[in-house]
Amino acid sequence: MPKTQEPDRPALPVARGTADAAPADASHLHRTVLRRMRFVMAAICSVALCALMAALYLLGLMPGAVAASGAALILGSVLAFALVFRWRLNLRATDPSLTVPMTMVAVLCVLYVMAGSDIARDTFVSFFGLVLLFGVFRYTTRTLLQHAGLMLLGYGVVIFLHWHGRPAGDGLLVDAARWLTLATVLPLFTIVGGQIMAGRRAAMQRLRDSEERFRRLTALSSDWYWEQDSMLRFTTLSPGLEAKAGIGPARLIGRTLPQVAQAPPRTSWEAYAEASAAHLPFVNLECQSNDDSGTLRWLSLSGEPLFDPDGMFLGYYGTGRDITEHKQAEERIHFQAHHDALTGLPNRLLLLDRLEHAIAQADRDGHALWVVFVDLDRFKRINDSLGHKSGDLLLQGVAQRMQSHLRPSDTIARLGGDEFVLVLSDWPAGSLSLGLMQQMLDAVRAPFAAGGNAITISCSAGIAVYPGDAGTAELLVERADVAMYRAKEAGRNNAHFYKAEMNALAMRRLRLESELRSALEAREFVLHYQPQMDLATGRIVGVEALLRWQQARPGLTQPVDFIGIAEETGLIVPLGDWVLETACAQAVAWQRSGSSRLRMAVNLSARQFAQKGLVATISAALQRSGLEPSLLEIEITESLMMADVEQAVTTLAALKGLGVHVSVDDFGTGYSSLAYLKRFPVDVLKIDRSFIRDIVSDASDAAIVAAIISLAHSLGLTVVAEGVERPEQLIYLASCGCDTVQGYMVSPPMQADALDQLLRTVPAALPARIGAGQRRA
Ligand SMILES: Nc1nc2c(ncn2[C@@H]2O[C@H](COP(=O)(O)O[C@H]3[C@@H](O)[C@H](n4cnc5c(=O)[nH]c(N)nc54)O[C@@H]3COP(=O)(O)O)[C@@H](O)[C@H]2O)c(=O)[nH]1
Repeated sequence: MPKTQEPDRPALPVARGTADAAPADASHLHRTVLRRMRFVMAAICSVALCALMAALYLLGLMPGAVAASGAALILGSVLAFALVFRWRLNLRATDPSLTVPMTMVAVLCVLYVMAGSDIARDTFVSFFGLVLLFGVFRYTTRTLLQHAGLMLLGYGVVIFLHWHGRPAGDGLLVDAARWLTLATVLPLFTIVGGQIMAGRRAAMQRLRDSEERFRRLTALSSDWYWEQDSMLRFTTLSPGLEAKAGIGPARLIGRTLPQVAQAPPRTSWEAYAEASAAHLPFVNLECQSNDDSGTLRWLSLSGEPLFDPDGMFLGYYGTGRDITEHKQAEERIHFQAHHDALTGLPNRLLLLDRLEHAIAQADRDGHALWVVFVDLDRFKRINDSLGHKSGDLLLQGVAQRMQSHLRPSDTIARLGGDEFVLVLSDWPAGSLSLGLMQQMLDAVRAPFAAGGNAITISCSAGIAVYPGDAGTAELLVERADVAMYRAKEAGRNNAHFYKAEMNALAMRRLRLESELRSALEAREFVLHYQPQMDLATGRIVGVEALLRWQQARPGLTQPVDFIGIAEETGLIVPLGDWVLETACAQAVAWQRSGSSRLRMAVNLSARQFAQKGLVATISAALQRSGLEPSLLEIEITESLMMADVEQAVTTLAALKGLGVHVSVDDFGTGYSSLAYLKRFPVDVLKIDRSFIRDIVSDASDAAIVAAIISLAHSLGLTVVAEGVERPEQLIYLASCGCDTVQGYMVSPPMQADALDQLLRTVPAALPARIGAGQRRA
């Protein structure tokens, strides 16, 4: 592992203890260092030369004046160059290192000294060589040859001067021989030196290229480079760390990883400590560290151990990466996978996970926990009538209200649609109660402002208690769901505890649901028909089609036992279509067999009524059967119409447009407003049998029935009284002017054949039965 940088090498794109300069600054720094180095080397040579001259003078080999003036010349030129460097004048030259001028000045100085001396030429020749030698580290072959040529020329000048100063001396011949030797050797020497230089420059260039590639790669890559010493302290960090993760190297240099970062939540440094103690490589080690602005960032490091040739551990080197965004995306995905997008509440997956933890905690602490299944009452109707946006706002509001009644340790989850599950754990013993649940339900029931509407919605809740009701998370939720159904059946807007027998009921429901699905295909449904008698004439004027489920076992099932589930599961739609088709076909069949023209009343459920293609379906049934529209009567309950008045008015108007009759079923039992009644395009009011039952004994019922009949007549509607079982009821109804009656007194619902039989005998039979009844009364 490199500890220091070579002085003449371009700086690596790494920081050593301080923040790095930009790459351009690094290369500028590199050149400045080179220039200084050269100047210092030239100055050392010059000082060495002065020292040598002083020694020659002391040994008596050089005249004092020559030595002094030579030394002054050399030191003066070094000083001049120093000033040139100091004021950066060299930067204006094409060769800012000034190697060539310095060499030239050095040669001139030597020539000057030689000109004033007559001994020790070899020494001076050596100086030429020395000067050239330094040049080897800088010059090309060509420049070396030029300088060698200049030197030889200078030497030639010296010989010439000596020739004239001291002619005919032996020394001149020796000088000439030396000159010739130099003239032969120097070119060779310079060529070799130039080659060495060229090789060295090429090697340097390759190194620079490689480092430049490394620098570019690290600049492009999202990774950064790092090195650690044998004590696992950071020694080297590439600029990427600061640029990409906002962490200045000063914070890391000299420190170990655990000193500057922390292990991710719920983990430790154990694995890293083991790998680094064993000098093993590690990959994608994740940790967290604050950046310089204090923001917590995620880092991922991979490292390789570094050993010297003797196998001695030197430290680690490796790469690092800022994975904060990746981690944040991962967290977002994790959140989305575990939470409901609309409310931000935990979803089923997270609920079950939390519930399992709560169960484990309850086991440890020995306390109970509640799982509460909450379902909004009639949410679908609100969603369909006010739109999904209002429905969404409502769900968010409900979630907030429930949450405000919980403790921070509780969980509230949304399973989808209008279903929520609460996990109440860690409540003080005895503090959980049904009253508390009711308080929460009441809070939910306060009006909401959603999309400009004030909406009121209630909810039903089922409670399963751990450990009494179930031992696993799944089963607890299931049982709370069963209890919630019980709460719905018991009239909604209340909370019920799970009881073991509910499970049997729920199982029955499940079985029923799957049996219902196959019953349609197996043609197990039949229609029974109940006659409606005109009170004035005693004639059968219509029938109501009533659905029955005929199975081999248990036999005939009444609609009250399966219509609700068919409605919940949506099966009522195909089932209702079948009823419509069959009833219309039967009415036409009776007409064709010679029976009178009976009006056929068919019940519509809420789901059917909300179907977009309802009018088209009825029209198609009429066309296929050939039934006259006025002979079809659609029965819609009063509460169904009041659920969404505007929608009901539109649909009823469309039905009226077809020419069919519309009757209001169970009239008097709902929240109907008389003001609304005149807006509905209906033909018939069917008084609910709960008013008829005590009509003779209860003065209020009698008054209500009389008022309904009078009101209906004043609105131009006809009245059918349901559930007429006794003659005295019939007599009272007749006295109030009721138009039509339906009930066991006239006939119970019966199969088509039986009714056909009855119709053939009725003109005589019915008035006789009624007459007998009247007599009994
Ligand atoms: N959406 C659909 N709903 C349907 C269909 N077929 C029936 N129903 C609805 O089921 C409810 C129960 O119907 P059912 O058990 O057939 O009871 C009807 C009569 O048997 C009963 N009735 C008639 N006369 C008397 C009587 O004198 N006493 C007495 N205790 N009961 C009597 O009343 C039911 C008819 O009521 P209504 O529909 O309100 O006129 C019932 O609500 C049906 O609407 C179907 O095809 N689709």
